[in-house]
Amino acid sequence: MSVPQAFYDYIDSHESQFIQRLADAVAIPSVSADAEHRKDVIAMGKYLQKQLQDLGVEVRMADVGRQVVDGQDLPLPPVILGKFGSDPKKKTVQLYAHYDVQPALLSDGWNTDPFKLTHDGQTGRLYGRGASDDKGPLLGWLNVLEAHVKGGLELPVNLRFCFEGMEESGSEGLDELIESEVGPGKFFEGVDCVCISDNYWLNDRTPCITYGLRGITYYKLTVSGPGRDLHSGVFGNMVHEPLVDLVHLMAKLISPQGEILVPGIAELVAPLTEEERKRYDKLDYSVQDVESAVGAAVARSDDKSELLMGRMRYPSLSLHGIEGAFSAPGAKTVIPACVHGKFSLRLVPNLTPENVDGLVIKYLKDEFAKLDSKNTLNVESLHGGKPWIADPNHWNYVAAIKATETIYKVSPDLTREGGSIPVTLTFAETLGVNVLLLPMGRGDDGAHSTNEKLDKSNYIQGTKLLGTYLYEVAANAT
Ligand SMILES: C[C@H](N)C(=O)N[C@@H](Cc1c[nH]cn1)C(=O)O
Ligand SMILES: [Zn+2]
Ligand SMILES: [Zn+2]
Repeated sequence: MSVPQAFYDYIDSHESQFIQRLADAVAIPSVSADAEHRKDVIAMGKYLQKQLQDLGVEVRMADVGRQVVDGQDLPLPPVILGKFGSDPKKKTVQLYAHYDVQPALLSDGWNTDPFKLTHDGQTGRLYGRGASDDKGPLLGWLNVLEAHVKGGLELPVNLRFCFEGMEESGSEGLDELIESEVGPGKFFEGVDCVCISDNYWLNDRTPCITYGLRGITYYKLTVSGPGRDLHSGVFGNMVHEPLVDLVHLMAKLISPQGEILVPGIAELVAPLTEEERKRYDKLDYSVQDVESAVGAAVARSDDKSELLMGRMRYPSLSLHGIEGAFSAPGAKTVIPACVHGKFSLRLVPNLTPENVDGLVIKYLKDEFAKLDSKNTLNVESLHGGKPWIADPNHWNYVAAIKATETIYKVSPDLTREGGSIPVTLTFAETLGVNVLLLPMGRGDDGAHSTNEKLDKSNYIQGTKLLGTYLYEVAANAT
């Protein structure tokens, strides 16, 4: 079945309604990391439930339990499981996306309200938290479905939806749900392949298809000592200061040149072959791309392949922040009594949270002992996920490559992504099918950053790409 022109015409003639759909979704501040916003994440789930039901999807809102965050007992947002079509002659495509977003405050440096979609008519950019990660791509699937249902077109495949509200905070409860729904008569029965749209092109011009992700392991270090915050003029130079200990420890994790200082990690990384290195040389990327995406000339190397390997095939360690330290404007002369340092490691084959956590925790404890401090240290691993790599020669990838060529008239780059989507490996291992990442947005979208955006053309062409991919699955699957 070839793609009907009526599908593309429907998308073009409903552009403004689709942008409004994105605006409605961005307006719900579904920040999973913030207990105060948990009700908004749940509201976002209900909004999607109604949208899907209105389009004829059989929806189940799966309860995945509760979670304790900083002493608060909170409900986890539901995982939305949806079914559309059960024709045994058609392939069944499992779609995954997430409806939660990263935190965003105007005061972080946004030029516009992060939860009000702002269309810059000159550049065609749609600014708002979640526009690219991951509300735009999620709604792309609804747009595709609407074009078929309301346009009177038959979908070439059966669809299964799995939309979660905790991806940015460790995907709590999702693995267990998936594992419990595999088998005869269960939700995932009959799935032939998985498609996830939750990543980005390498640059701002060449589409890509992604066959690998890094894993992650995220830590919280707590240093405490005094029973309360202290006056630095009264107690400075009299007591061991928790923030001094913490800053010393965090500086022991990584060098300014990016070298991970935890012993044993580098030795675990799969060795680079000459053949693999050539793959990075071929990708359409430059130092200029990284510098324009980050907004400054701060690239660590002037060799594009070194930069790409740093993101795709080597681990990285990033320091994220310190909770409990004085951070307001002004000059408060305080010695904070208890501080929490946050950092994470991105994992590549053969690193897993299981074989890395022990190395990190032992190293931090040994380094803390060397400080000879009377404060106490606690190290916690908050969440983790393994790295994932798929077979890019599978028909699922052939379908995505053909669809990209149809929409963008170029061959996509085949990439590995530096970010993490822990459920990817769970789908691959528990369903035993090929998993594909088909991005909608560009490398300069600013996911997780200030002024996140999705180009209108990527939203509209991306919606066409997702739909075209379904037709190519129907044509290429074996
Ligand atoms: C790649 C995906 N769009 C994404 O942003 N994933 C997050 C997942 C995560 C893990 N811990 C917190 N968030 C990421 O890679 O940071
Ligand atoms: Zn994200
Ligand atoms: Zn995402």
